[in-house]
Amino acid sequence: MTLEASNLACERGGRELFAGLDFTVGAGEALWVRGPNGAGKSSLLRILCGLSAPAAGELRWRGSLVHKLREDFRRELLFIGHAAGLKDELTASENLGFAAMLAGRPVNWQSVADALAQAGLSRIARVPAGRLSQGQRRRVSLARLFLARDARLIVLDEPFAALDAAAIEALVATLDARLAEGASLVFTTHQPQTLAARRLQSLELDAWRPRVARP
Ligand SMILES: Nc1ncnc2c1ncn2[C@@H]1O[C@H](COP(=O)(O)OP(=O)(O)OP(=O)(O)O)[C@@H](O)[C@H]1O
Repeated sequence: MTLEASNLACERGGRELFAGLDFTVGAGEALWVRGPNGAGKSSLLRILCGLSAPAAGELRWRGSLVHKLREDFRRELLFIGHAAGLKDELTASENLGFAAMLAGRPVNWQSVADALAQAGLSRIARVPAGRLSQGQRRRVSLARLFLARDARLIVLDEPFAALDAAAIEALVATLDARLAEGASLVFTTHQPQTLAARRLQSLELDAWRPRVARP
């Protein structure tokens, strides 16, 4: 199970954000995408998920071009974007359940309740998202990790933002467990982190000279 990028390039608003990106993320491996605001981290993550097309280059998941993959890839992928993506009028539970259903995952309300419990969010399960704090909203969207236990490619944009120390620790433990089970992880964060990935690569987008290195 491998994500392979070769000579990947991205343009936004007529400007080249990066070009010539090459990297491979295998089972149990993690890629930390770094760089200043506006460097193109979120844009790269969207390309990795097949949500937008690269300006050049190729992206393959398990040997097949990502833009040609459909349902199978969606089932193997878990993407949690940097905006919590919650509907204010729906409860935490409804938000979590509907997000999983929209992503094509078969869920039932018991599994949603279990996921919220694992995320330590049972107390707020029936609270409308509009009444939650930023950190609580973040934790509700991250609870999708517990609904997508079988995700093979986990892509997280700023997952640690707005989380308190205990929530960060719990998230790191969850991600380490997924990596140990053989998932591949690509994530961005501006915060130092301590994942125990078998292989953790760091990709620095510095606008013009992207490079991959061990941190
Ligand atoms: N749909 C779009 N149309 C035009 N320009 C865009 C679009 N989306 C993003 N951009 C531009 O692309 C650049 C990179 O944006 P991106 O969100 O990928 O950066 P980032 O590295 O994730 O930044 P941050 O650390 O602030 O989250 C920015 O200059 C942004 O204005």
